[in-house]
Amino acid sequence: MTISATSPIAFLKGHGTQNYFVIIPDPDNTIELPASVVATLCDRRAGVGGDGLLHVVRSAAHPEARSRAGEAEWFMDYRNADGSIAEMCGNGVRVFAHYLQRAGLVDTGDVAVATRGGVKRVHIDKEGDITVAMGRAVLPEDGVTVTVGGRSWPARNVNMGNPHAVAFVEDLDHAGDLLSVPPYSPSSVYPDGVNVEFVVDRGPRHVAMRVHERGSGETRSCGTGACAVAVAAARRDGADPTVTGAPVTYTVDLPGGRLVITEHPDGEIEMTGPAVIVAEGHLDPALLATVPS
Ligand SMILES: N[C@@H](CCC[C@H](N)C(=O)O)C(=O)O
Repeated sequence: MTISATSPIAFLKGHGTQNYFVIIPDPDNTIELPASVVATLCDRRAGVGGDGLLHVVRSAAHPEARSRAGEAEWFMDYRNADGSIAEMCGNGVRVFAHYLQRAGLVDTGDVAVATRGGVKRVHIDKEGDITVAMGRAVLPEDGVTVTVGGRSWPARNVNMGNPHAVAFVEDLDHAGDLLSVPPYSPSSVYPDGVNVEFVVDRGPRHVAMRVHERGSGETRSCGTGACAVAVAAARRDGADPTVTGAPVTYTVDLPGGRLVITEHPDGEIEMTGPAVIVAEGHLDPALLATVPS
């Protein structure tokens, strides 16, 4: 079935620290979501509005996740607002797990979610905060420079399953209102594009950031971005839990809220933050009937 079929299609809208998502439950993977349809749904004026879309599919029903079905019943088929595909979304996976639990599709407690960036284990605590085991960061040694509006900064290349360039700046306002378009970054290092974080210090192991998300523009939060920032800040500060054996925690403030990131001695990075469902309804088939696929 295409999403412009005649019967209404259920959707929800949710956010994690104001990184907001259209959620399309589709356990049997029967709904086609070409990039043009995703882009229309994510358009906040012409559609539902979102920084991305969470297509909720059983792993067994999706060719990219079938091999993971024994480990994780559900697959987060994540799309950016422009319809492009990304490996992982940290805020999205919290919202995804919250949706599964709210819908009664999983038990309370721990949930495994398959993503293109591997299976993520998610813990939902009684107060509602959600902790995700995000995996390990990879820090290639490339020297990267990012440029916005004629100013350039050196950046740290961090891969959290998806690519990031983390730049420490003097003032978050230096990028002005220019983060809706991709900052310049070297395509030789990032052939598939990159998420770019601008970071300032707020105190000991406490930073604040803005982000340009690949495929979505400037957003009010990025979970993988916050993890990349915490790891880059730790290395800058001379802290590496995989060497010292002591976990390191950073508080990361974003325009849409706060995330707490801990890197453990085995390299595993845990991210804790909220997840909220704000609405649910049905898409009007007429809305999308004219979207070219
Ligand atoms: N908002 C996300 C990241 C979504 C994917 C990203 N735009 C990409 O293309 O890699 C997060 O919370 O991690």
